Amino acid sequence: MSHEFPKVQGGGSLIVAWQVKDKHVLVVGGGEVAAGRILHALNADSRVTVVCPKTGLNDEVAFRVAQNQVSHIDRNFEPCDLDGADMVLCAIDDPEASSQVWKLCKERRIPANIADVPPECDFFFGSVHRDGPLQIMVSTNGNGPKLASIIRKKIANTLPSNTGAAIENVGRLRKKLREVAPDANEGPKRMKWMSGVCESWTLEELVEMSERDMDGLLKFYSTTKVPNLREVREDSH
Ligand SMILES: C[C@@]1(CC(=O)O)c2cc3[nH]c(cc4nc(cc5[nH]c(cc(n2)[C@H]1CCC(=O)O)[C@@](C)(CC(=O)O)[C@@H]5CCC(=O)O)C(CC(=O)O)=C4CCC(=O)O)c(CCC(=O)O)c3CC(=O)O
Ligand SMILES: NC(=O)C1=CN([C@@H]2O[C@H](COP(=O)(O)OP(=O)(O)OC[C@H]3O[C@@H](n4cnc5c(N)ncnc54)[C@H](O)[C@@H]3O)[C@@H](O)[C@H]2O)C=CC1
Repeated sequence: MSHEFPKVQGGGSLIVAWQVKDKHVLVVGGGEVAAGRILHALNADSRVTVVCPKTGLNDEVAFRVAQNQVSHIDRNFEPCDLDGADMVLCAIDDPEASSQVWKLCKERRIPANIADVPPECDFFFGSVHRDGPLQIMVSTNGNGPKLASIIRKKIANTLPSNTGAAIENVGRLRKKLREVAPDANEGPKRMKWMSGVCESWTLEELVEMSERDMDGLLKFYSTTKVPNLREVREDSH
C-alpha cells in the first residue's frame, strides 16, 4: 500500500500564502531591492515602515513615502525600530549592519529576510505573477533567482489574459453558494458541486458569468446537476 503515497522530496521550502494584512512590516533600507520588498508587502495589505536616511531613498521608495503609502524613519536602523514589528525585510548594502538586524530579529523571534544572505533568511522571496486574486510564485530555493524570473514569465505567458477575472467570478459564486446553502453538514455536497462547475465551465464562460447567470446556476444546486452556461440562460428565460 505505502508505495501509493507521494514520495518525500526533502530540500524544498514550505510554500504558503502568508497573511500579513494589517501586520507591521519593517523594511530596512530604501534602495532598489527595498522598493521591490515594499511593493510585495503593500500588495499583501500590510502596514509598512521604512527605516533609511532620506538621502538613500530611490525614486520609487521616495514616491511611496510622499504618497503616505508607507511610514518613514529618516535615519539608519536602530534596534528600537523592531518594537511592534511582525516581520522584517532588510535590504541594505552594509553586511555588518545586516547581520546585526538578523541577530536582533532572532532574539526577538521576528521572521526576517536579509537580502543577499540566504543563511540569514527565515523565508526567501520568489518571482511572482499577479493577476487579480491569482498569484503564482516561482522559487528555485536559492539556486537561480534570475532563472526563477524567466520561468515565471514562461508560465504567465501560457495563461489566458482573463484568468484573474474568471477567478474573481468563481469567488463571488462560492460566496453566493454558501448563502444559498449555509448548512455546515452540506460541506461535501457544496464542494462536489463547486468542483463540478470549475471542471465543466471554460475560463471564458466563467469570465462571462454575470450576477444573473450565477443566480440561475445556483437554482440547479439542489438537484446537484451542473448545467452549462447555455442551459442556465435558457432556463432563466
Ligand atoms: C535566496 C534569495 C533570498 C531573497 O532575496 O529572498 C536570493 C538571493 C540572492 N539573489 C542574488 C542575485 C540576484 N537576485 C535577482 C533577482 C531576484 N532574487 C529573488 C529572490 C532571491 N534572491 C531568493 C531566492 C529565490 C530563488 O532561488 O528562487 C527574486 C526571485 C525575488 C525578489 O527578490 O523579489 C528576484 C527576481 C524577481 C523577478 O524578476 O521576478 C537577480 C536578477 C535581477 O536582479 O534581475 C540577481 C542577479 C542574477 C542571479 O544571481 O541570478 C544574490 C547575489 C548572488 C551573487 O552575489 O552573485 C543572492 C545571494 C546568494 O545567492 O547568495
Ligand atoms: N533579491 C536579492 O536578494 C538581491 C539582493 N541584492 C542585495 O541587496 C542589497 C541591497 O541592494 P540595493 O537595493 O540594490 O542597494 P542600494 O545601494 O540601492 O540600497 C541600499 C540602501 O540601504 C540603505 N542603508 C545602508 N545602511 C543602512 C542602515 N544601517 N540602515 C538603514 N538603511 C541603510 C542605503 O541608504 C540605501 O537606501 C545589496 O546587498 C545587494 O547586493 C541585490 C540584488 C538582488
